[in-house]
Amino acid sequence: MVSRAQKHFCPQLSTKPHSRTGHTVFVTGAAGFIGAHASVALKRRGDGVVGLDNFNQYYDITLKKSRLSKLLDRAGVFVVEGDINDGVLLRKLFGLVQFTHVLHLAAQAGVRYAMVNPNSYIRSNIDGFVNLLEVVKSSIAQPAIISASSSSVYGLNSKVPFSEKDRTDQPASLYAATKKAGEEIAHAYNHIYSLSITGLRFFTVYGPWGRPDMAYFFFTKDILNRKQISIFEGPNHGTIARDFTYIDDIVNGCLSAIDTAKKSTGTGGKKKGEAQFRIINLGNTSPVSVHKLVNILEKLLKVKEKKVVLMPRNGVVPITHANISLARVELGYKRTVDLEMGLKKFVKWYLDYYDAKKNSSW
Ligand SMILES: NC(=O)c1ccc[n+]([C@@H]2O[C@H](COP(=O)([O-])OP(=O)(O)OC[C@H]3O[C@@H](n4cnc5c(N)ncnc54)[C@H](O)[C@@H]3O)[C@@H](O)[C@H]2O)c1
Ligand SMILES: O=C(O)[C@H]1O[C@H](OP(=O)(O)OP(=O)(O)OC[C@H]2O[C@@H](n3ccc(=O)[nH]c3=O)[C@H](O)[C@@H]2O)[C@H](O)[C@@H](O)[C@H]1O
Repeated sequence: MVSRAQKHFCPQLSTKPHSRTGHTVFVTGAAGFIGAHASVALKRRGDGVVGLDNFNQYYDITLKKSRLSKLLDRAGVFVVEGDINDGVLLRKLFGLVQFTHVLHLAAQAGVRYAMVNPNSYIRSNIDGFVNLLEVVKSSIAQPAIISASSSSVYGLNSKVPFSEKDRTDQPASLYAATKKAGEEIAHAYNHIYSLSITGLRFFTVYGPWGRPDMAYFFFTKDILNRKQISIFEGPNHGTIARDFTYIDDIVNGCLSAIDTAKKSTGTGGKKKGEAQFRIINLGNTSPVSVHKLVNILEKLLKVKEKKVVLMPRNGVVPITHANISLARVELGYKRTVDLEMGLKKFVKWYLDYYDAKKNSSW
């Protein structure tokens, strides 16, 4: 039963968000790049969805607000403004709605910002994650958790392609260290409390409504403004390459992970059993050098003058390359969009978005 106090809190939130599939998903980081796309895809196929985001200032907040008004509101996704560290808020939400799944995407992302503001990584990626797990553990329904990890956990491992069994104990950044810590913390909650948990290691995700702190996004801005671009060199002046993965493929992987997640076995006072724990790569299996990324963008933007400088960079992982065999078997995952096609879609969105903003038609 919903108490008067609970009704007062979040009046727009339905206690039974409409679900045609039997899934009711709590999406953290819903106003973020991946969270907005995933929430809309879940809602479109008939899942009940409630989002949460703290709308922090890590990057342009107007972009997060635009994702809210242009994607989430239009699809009918209700987003609560709040923090995963706010246990009182989370307990209220989990008391109001019986979630079947949590898609946990809220995090302090970005590899380089960890050298500027290390504590923000601890706060969101470790403290916030533990707080969320505590609430899930104590909730009646104990929803299955699908949580975002990162290709960065492979760190200094140089054996490619990266498979889930490879070593991940040599992170090259604090961001990677907190993502790896998240996987280990998830394992402990699975082991002790029989929570069902899937960790998805995403590989450099790009696409429309993307993150302005990522290279493909600010390179586009800099190329258009004829500004100089710095391409980092790897160890011994080597080339750096990334397994750039298109947003739609990542979203499909998240949805399949929800569909194949097993129930937590600690539920409802029953005897605890062995709950599911999985770690799965979601990548493109086709690494492309950063030089090639810049060349494709220049071609699409029709800007010829290249103004590139090479810059040595400590701690940069030379290459990422996903082995996606496990994702194929567990999730039926396949990558469908190559980098040229995906960047074409991104550039079209970028030009439309900033054009519309310039003309104040948004
Ligand atoms: N985009 C990529 O290339 C990539 C690659 C690997 C892993 N990941 C992971 O995927 C997830 C989503 O990444 P993204 O690219 O969409 O990033 P994003 O920054 O766009 O989205 C994260 C969202 O979480 C919110 N958030 C951050 N801390 C919060 C907190 N304490 N409480 C509530 N909300 C909070 C932010 O406001 C943001 O909207 C993250 O966990 C990230 O580490 C992303
Ligand atoms: O898969 C992940 O797990 C991660 O993906 C993403 O990290 P990265 O792969 O580092 O992406 P991104 O910053 O776009 O740099 C791309 C390339 O451009 C190079 N790079 C970058 C900046 C620059 O000025 N010059 C340059 O050469 C740089 O050396 C790199 O080779 C997410 O941000 C992160 O949240 C994380 O989850």
